[in-house]
Amino acid sequence: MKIAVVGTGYVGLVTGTCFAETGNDVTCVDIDKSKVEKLSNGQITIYEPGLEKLFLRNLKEERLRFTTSLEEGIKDAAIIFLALPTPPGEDGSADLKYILGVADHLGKILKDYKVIVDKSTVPVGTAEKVHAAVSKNYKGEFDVVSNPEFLREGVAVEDFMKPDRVVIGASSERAKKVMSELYNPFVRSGNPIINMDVRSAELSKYAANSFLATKISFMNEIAQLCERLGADVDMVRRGIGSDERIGKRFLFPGIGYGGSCFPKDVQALVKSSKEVSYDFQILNAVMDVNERQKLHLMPKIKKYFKDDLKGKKFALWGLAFKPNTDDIREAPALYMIDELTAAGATLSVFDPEAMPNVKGVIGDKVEYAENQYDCLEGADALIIATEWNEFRTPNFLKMVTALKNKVIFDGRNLFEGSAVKELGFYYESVGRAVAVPGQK
Ligand SMILES: NC(=O)C1=CN([C@@H]2O[C@H](COP(=O)(O)OP(=O)(O)OC[C@H]3O[C@@H](n4cnc5c(N)ncnc54)[C@H](O)[C@@H]3O)[C@@H](O)[C@H]2O)C=CC1
Ligand SMILES: O=C(O)[C@H]1O[C@H](OP(=O)(O)OP(=O)(O)OC[C@H]2O[C@@H](n3ccc(=O)[nH]c3=O)[C@H](O)[C@@H]2O)[C@H](O)[C@@H](O)[C@@H]1O
Repeated sequence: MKIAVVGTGYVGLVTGTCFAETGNDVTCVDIDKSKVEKLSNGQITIYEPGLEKLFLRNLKEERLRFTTSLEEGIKDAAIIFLALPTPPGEDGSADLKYILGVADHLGKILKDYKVIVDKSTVPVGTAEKVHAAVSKNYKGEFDVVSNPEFLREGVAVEDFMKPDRVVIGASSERAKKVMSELYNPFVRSGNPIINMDVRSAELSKYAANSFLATKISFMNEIAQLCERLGADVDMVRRGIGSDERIGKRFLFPGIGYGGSCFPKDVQALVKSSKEVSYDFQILNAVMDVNERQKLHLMPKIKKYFKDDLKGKKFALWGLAFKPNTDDIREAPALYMIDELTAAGATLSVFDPEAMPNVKGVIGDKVEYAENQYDCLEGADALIIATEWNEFRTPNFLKMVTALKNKVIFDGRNLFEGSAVKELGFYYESVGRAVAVPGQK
């Protein structure tokens, strides 16, 4: 099938590559000339495990192409995916200017029937707005479908190729048939295509992200309680997660959720609710808890250093908003950097992938280390903000030699308190007892 993907960012590139991998002929369109040039020359523009191999194969076998011209991109396509940004506007609602701008342009260049698919995360009613924008100038037949994307960064290829489900909101049988044909190779493993009306499909995406964010904020509150009541959140997590109704996943407390989606999508659903005179109380609390959680380690650090952080040097492991990505959008680590530098401390930081992106945003506000051990040289304490695998089983002897003080503030609960205490570390984490060397 011939497919156009408009917007070649994270979702667009994964969508285009995976559809090419299943034998479709894909043209990706982006207004960013340098991105299109790089991609056309075989240079991948995002870090995503497993994607580059598929991308290069499909580029070489000419099932995947890139262009800046919308007209050229959609010429023979049966389906046009819109994988465009929907950033928060000033009031927190999703800004639809990219989607509606392209819809307007499509209206001027469509010549025959197409299925236009909202792949971006968009509020309920957007498909109708897209339909209206296209119809202004195009009087022929077309359909607008909602097909929200549920992939996670870091495991995006796996999520796309083997989805838990594919949600399709289509209002015509013709569009439903085209979409089912396209997605058939992905759902053979037994995971379903769930057909529904367009509005329900649009809301399913916000409901999914908001529910997951709620799970995380709930566990962060349980972690707060654990610290005050002398319980261990790891035990509580296991105690509740084995109940299938609750589930084991997404119960990990930490220093808050970040990334390009949870913060913006929870906020956008609250805003959409307000527009229909509904106060979504739980989600307001989810956002408040997350704001507080991002700085959960700060009072612990201040207390340890008796409120005097001036001139202290901190090592920071992890900058990306989560492991296996170079994405730093809404990363909790950036909030920690702001707080610590404002208090007069200096930082040496290390992240396996995200350092160039951080440097692009904050420049030389911090020192960028060559590796995780150089990062510790002469530091008064180590702070952990992202749970990269290489941080989980470090060489503790090297750490002891490099650090000035054997002190760790761990925002992702990577280590067993008792194990690091035996090595002489003072260790604070989230929702667990403080491990102090020499104390039972
Ligand atoms: N990043 C993620 O993991 C996920 C994102 N989403 C949703 O997918 C949508 C896209 O997100 P990302 O891929 O992260 O965005 P992104 O910001 O990485 O990429 C968007 C791309 O669209 C391009 N673009 C902007 N205007 C354009 C135009 N007029 N014509 C052609 N291209 C244009 C930009 O140059 C950029 O390359 C958002 O609604 C997001 O909420 C959904 C699931 C997962
Ligand atoms: O709409 C989107 O863009 C995507 O948003 C999330 O995916 P993503 O943002 O890539 O990352 P997640 O793995 O969900 O993690 C989000 C944040 O929650 C945090 N988190 C996650 C799980 C957990 O138990 N605890 C926790 O604090 C992570 O550290 C991270 O900061 C959803 O998981 C995807 O299904 C969705 O498609």
